[in-house]
Amino acid sequence: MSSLDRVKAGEFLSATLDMDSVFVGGEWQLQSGVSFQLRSRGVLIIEPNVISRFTKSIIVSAGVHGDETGPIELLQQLSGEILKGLFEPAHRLLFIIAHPEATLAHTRFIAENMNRLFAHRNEPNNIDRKIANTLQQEVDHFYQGSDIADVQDGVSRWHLDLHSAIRDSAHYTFAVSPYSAYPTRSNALFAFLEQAEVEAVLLSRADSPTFSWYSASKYGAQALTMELGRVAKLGENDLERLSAFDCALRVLLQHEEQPYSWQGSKLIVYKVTRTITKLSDDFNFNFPASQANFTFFEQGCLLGQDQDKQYFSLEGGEAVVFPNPNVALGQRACLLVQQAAVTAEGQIKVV
Ligand SMILES: O=C(O)CCC(=O)N[C@@H](CCC(=O)O)C(=O)O
Ligand SMILES: [Zn+2]
Repeated sequence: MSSLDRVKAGEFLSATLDMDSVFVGGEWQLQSGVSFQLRSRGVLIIEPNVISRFTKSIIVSAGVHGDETGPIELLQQLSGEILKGLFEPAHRLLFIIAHPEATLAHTRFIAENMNRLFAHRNEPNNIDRKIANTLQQEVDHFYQGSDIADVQDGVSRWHLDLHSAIRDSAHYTFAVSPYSAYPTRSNALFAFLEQAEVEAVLLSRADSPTFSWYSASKYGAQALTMELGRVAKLGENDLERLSAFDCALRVLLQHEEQPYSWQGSKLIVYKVTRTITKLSDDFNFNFPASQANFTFFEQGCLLGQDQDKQYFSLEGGEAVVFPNPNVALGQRACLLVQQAAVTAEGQIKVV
């Protein structure tokens, strides 16, 4: 069976990972009117029968880091049901299995961290850069086709970029809301997080070179990097623990209008106080590399050093997220966060 026929039969993941088959794209439609366009390896557009002013354009991407496979499995399940006509979306969808080479190699990336390659188009001199460039073009193409719903109260474009965390975490699921000059923190987005039982959200306050930032900063998308559990091998993920997320995603995709609103209850909100960048090979932390995400440090603790620079936790204390002393020079070694309160539309409340 050709890789295109395998996608048509619902096997989006295995067809994407089959590097022995030459990629063949194509367009087709189900009897229900749901149509598909396989644009490049791992890039699938799905369009509903009817486009109305309520139609959102929603990107769901997984595998930007090749070894973060739980979300890839979720995306395979959902795309399989849509491709077989068992689940009918109400919105335009762009499903992406982002980095098949890294997934096959069971690694985060091949030459460099692809989730740091979305600040601009890259010189295409390695596989990660080539894929990042392709994904930028695919996002441009997809959102530029979303003009009908463009202006409907600013929430017509969404991008959920699904990841899983490398280390232990005080929050099993959490999300990073990238900085954008556009209003990308709608009540609808917070309601979705609540519905998905995501435990926490981090509000970034500066530009970052990530995939979700690309959609938020360039297209005003309601965009999130979502951390869904822990890294595990394909086939070994405990998807049961992600069932609330899976249900909320299905509701988001299936209903023209969100059937729930933000209650402002359980979701813990953090603001990013600082991004610590690795400046030299002498960079290190004063805690083990395996330190759990959201470990809290009281004010004045020495968190790490980089040559003659020392990093102390700020007034009110700070919690550390994604600590990684082994990143490339000039890249983020960790985020530091503090709990924050938000008003409607995700604005940080100043207290
Ligand atoms: O667990 C970790 O240390 C990394 C998990 C991960 O890949 N996180 C993303 C977050 C992106 C963002 O800040 O929006 C990343 O580091 O790329
Ligand atoms: Zn990741």
